[in-house]
Amino acid sequence: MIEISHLTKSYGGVTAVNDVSFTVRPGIVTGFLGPNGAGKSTTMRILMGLENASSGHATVMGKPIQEHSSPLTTVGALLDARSLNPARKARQSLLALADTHGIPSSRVDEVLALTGLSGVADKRSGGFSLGMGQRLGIASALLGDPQVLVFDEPVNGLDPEGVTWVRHLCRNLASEGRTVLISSHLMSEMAQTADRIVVIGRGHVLADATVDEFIDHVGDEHVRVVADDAGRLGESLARSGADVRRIDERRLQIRGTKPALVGRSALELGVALEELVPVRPSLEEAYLRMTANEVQYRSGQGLGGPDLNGKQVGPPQGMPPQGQYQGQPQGQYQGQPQAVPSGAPQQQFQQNPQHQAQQNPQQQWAQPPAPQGRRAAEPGAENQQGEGR
Ligand SMILES: Nc1ncnc2c1ncn2[C@@H]1O[C@H](COP(=O)(O)OP(=O)(O)OP(=O)(O)O)[C@@H](O)[C@H]1O
Repeated sequence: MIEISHLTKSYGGVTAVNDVSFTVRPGIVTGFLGPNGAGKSTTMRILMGLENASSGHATVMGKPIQEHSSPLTTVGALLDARSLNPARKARQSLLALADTHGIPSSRVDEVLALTGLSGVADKRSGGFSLGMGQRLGIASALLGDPQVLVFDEPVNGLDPEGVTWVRHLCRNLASEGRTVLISSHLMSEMAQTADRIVVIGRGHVLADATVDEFIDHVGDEHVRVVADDAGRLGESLARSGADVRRIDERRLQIRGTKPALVGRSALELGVALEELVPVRPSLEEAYLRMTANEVQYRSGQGLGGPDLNGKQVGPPQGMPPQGQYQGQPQGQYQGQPQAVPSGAPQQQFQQNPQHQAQQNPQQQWAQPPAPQGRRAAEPGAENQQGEGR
């Protein structure tokens, strides 16, 4: 179990971590997500006793790491793969670590085999590729067979086979009842690896929930319809409380209702459907929606630019252009197909602050304070409308 309680860390004028609290439970994999500079590594470094907190606490199995008599057998961490002496051979580094922590040397060969490094065990780690260095860092984290694992960007530099291996490793460690905290920018990977996620932005916890809860609350789930009489269907659905946007003569986007209800309405109205598609966003899409305004380092213009993996992307789906906020009541029907500038998103979404309220003790949603110099949503403009997708 890891407990982070009201943790704050300031470096001069920079508050890297600001009153962060969350719990990482055993038996599941918890993903730690956030844009560059959000405060993930700082939190992990404080947890591992490599930095002191300005205030608050970070504990492993009930106490700070410094108070454990045998830290390496309590918690294993990969924080910086280059922290091992590059002049030493991989096996030598691990043997030295084992020796100073009272771990039998036979365990060194076990973790070398486990991480696929047996064949290069007698090579200097300074000559290792980034991926091999990551594997060696993971080997040192596993050396003490600890109950708690903390991995900061473990898949960084790994090839696809290595990424899959880390996923299986984390899932296996969790299935043995261990506590696993892992940070990554690879959202598709985190969607497959993590059971819960903690999202942090500019030092604040933005969400603490299961992956499904996160997508349900933050993602822009909707129903896409192509119908021969989209106008009549859209008006009827809006009258029953759905949020309907007419894309063109035949296409609708509908939020706030189920596909089956849309199909039933169409049947009752005698409207023929060509398409009825439930659109559920990915973890990456939901994450980009939540963190679009939390990105500290951004390339390109507006909300477009390289994503966290360096891929060129357009604006996050459903995000309005910055500074453009419009309230949008529920049950609204926008009957006229809208002229959409090319490249501009075409979508309406509602970011309901209630979604970010405490849902249950296990699930936390927070709206961080708007940073200085950035325009906050106007009072009464909580419902944001963007021309999207
Ligand atoms: N030693 C330091 N001195 C000054 N500022 C620091 C120091 N370490 C971190 N920071 C600042 O604290 C903030 C949080 O950094 P941190 O490395 O924790 O973010 P992160 O979420 O791990 O980012 P990334 O995904 O890029 O690794 C950043 O603004 C960073 O510049």
